[in-house]
Amino acid sequence: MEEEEELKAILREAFGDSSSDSDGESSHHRQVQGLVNDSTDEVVKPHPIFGETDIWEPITEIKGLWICRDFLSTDQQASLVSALEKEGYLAEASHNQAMRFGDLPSWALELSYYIRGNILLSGYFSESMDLMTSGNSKETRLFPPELLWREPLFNQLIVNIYQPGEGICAHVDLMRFEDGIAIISLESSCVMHFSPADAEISHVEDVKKEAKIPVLLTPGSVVLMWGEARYLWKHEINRKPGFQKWEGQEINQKRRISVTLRRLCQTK
Ligand SMILES: O=C(O)CCC(=O)C(=O)O
Ligand SMILES: [Fe+2]
Repeated sequence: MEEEEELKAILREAFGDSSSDSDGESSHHRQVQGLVNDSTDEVVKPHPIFGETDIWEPITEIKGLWICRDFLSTDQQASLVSALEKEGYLAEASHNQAMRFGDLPSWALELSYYIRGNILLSGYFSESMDLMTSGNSKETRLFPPELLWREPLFNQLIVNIYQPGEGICAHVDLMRFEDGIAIISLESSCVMHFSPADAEISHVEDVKKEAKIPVLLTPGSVVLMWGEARYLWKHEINRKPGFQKWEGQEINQKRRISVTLRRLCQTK
C-alpha cells in the first residue's frame, strides 16, 4: 500500500494532478488516471500507456544505452510527424536539421513527460529487476534519478530529416550538453552503430577499439543514452549502400526523421 501511495505521488509529479488540471481530458491524463481503480483506489498494473509494450531493452555491450521500441504507437507517430509538418520542420527536400533551445514546443514537452512517465512505470512494474532504485548497480540502471528528476528534463531539441542514403558521421555529442539524451525515431528504420571514442578507449573495459555495435532504431522507438554510452562511445548512421543491414537483410530505406532531446549545460 505504501508503494501505491508513492506511485500515485510519482505519477502526479510526472503528469500533473489531473483533477485540478483544466486539460484533464488530454489522453495521457486519462490514461494515467486509469492506473488507479476508481472503486477500490488500488493501483493496477497498467496497460502500456504509450504503445504496444513499454519494455526497455538494455544494449548489453554498452553501459547506459537503452531502447524502448514501442514508445509511440503508429497513431502517435503520425501525430508527431504532422506536428513537425505544421511547424515547417519538414519543408526542405534535402537533409536538414532544425534546432530549438529554451521553451520547447508543446509536442516536445509532451514527449519529455512521456519519456519520464514511461521510465517510471517500467521501473515500478518490472518484475525481474528494479530499474530505478539506487540498490541496483549503476550499470544496469535504466536512467539515474538525478537525471530523471532535473527540471526541465530537456531544454533543447534537434529534428533531423534524412533522405535515403543520408546519415550522420560518427560523433560524441557536444560537451555543452548535459548527460542524458533521448532520440526518438520516425519513418524509416535504420541501424545506428556505436564505436568506442578513441581518446577514452582505456575507460571502456573489455571492448576492442574496433568494436562496432549495431542497434536497430525502429519507427516509434526511443533511445536513452547516458554515462558511458553518452561520453565514451561515438554513434553514427551510415545509410550509404551496403551499410544498413540487419540480420543479413538490407533495410529498405525511406525518409527518416529523428527528434533528439537534450539539456544544455548550465553556464556560470
Ligand atoms: O538521427 C539520429 O538518430 C541521431 C542524431 C544525432 O546523433 C545528433 O543529432 O547528435
Ligand atoms: Fe548525436
